[in-house]
Amino acid sequence: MASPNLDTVRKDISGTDKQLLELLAKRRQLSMEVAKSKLASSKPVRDTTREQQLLVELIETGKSLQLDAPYVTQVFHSIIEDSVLLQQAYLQQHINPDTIAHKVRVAFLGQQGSYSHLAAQKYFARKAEEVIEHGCKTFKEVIGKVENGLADYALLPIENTSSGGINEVYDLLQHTSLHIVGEVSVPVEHCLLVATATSEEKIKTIYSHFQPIAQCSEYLSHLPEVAIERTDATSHAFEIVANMARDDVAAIGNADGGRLYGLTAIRTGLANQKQNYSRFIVVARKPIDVAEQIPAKTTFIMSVKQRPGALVDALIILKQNNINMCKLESRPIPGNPWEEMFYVDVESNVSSSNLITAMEQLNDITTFIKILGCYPSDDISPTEPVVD
Ligand SMILES: C=C(O[C@@H]1C=C(C(=O)O)C=C[C@H]1O)C(=O)O
Repeated sequence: MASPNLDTVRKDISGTDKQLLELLAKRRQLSMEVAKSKLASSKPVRDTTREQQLLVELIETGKSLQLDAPYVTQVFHSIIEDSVLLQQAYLQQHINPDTIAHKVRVAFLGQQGSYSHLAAQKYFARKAEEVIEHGCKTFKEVIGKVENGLADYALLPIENTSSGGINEVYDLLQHTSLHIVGEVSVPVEHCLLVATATSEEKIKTIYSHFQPIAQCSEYLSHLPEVAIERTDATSHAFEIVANMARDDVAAIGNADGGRLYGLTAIRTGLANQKQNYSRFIVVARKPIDVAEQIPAKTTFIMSVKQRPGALVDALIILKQNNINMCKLESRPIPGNPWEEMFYVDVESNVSSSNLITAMEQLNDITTFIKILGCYPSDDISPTEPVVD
């Protein structure tokens, strides 16, 4: 039997891929129609019962086409996530018409390829056609760009699953007039990146930002002879290693980011936690409204009286109003030794009646309270199909 002609088969694959893209674009259009109907009916964007039915049907159909269930599930989780995010973006633009912009100016730490840059690309993918990037050297500069009107949004990392809360950002939030308008989580896959052919044993100096160094502390503890040099951002480390072009220096950062500087990964998975994620917040000069049909989060800061049980009393108010707290951080208040500012994230919309009541009650028992923002929750956890 004659073997298939490679060029012919590749042509067929390219044609099939184009059809897949056309179908994905058509599905997006249908999803937008659903969004319009939900806007009129006020139904929630997410319908996990419908998603479950859909996945069960798709797995059945997949089987008859020799497509295995994990593959079908993985592909459709990604398609449904896109559809939900698209609908959310549509409803958000509808209730915040002044945020609709063709071009947005975004400030973040580092340059192309930094984790903040990747987070900015992910966050604005469905929200703006063009992102004008303002790479900065410090978090202070990132915030300053928006405060001074030189950028519309700033992206700031707030926590990481390996190294915890990012104190510098929490402290800056205490004093800024900006508001949190969004959040985005990105997988942070740290790699050892080099400019020339070399091996891990030859590396004498590693360049990276303070955060990846902290998140890879276990890996680095096995390399006591290697000098660690801190840089302003991972993209800065890529630049240094690319310019040196030596076989005894390496950078730690994201493989895709490093590739932009001509670097290759010689080792992957360096973070202490296998599931290494960073959550970024997006801040702007004006607060936004969050549509009722979208799961919202609200972040506020408060300080409480110095007396036994003062924090417990505050948290009980959240419980009594049936509000779920998903994060609590404390940071020192500059100038007031041993006093703490608490950062609280709740799964609730700031305009919901229970959060309005809770805020009024908290106002009476706290010494300071300020809402930093209400924004759509980034958590689109995949729906699992129920298989009998
Ligand atoms: C498209 C819809 O909205 C959301 C997205 C879905 C999808 O892309 O298939 C399914 C259910 C909803 O979570 C819908 O409600 O039908």
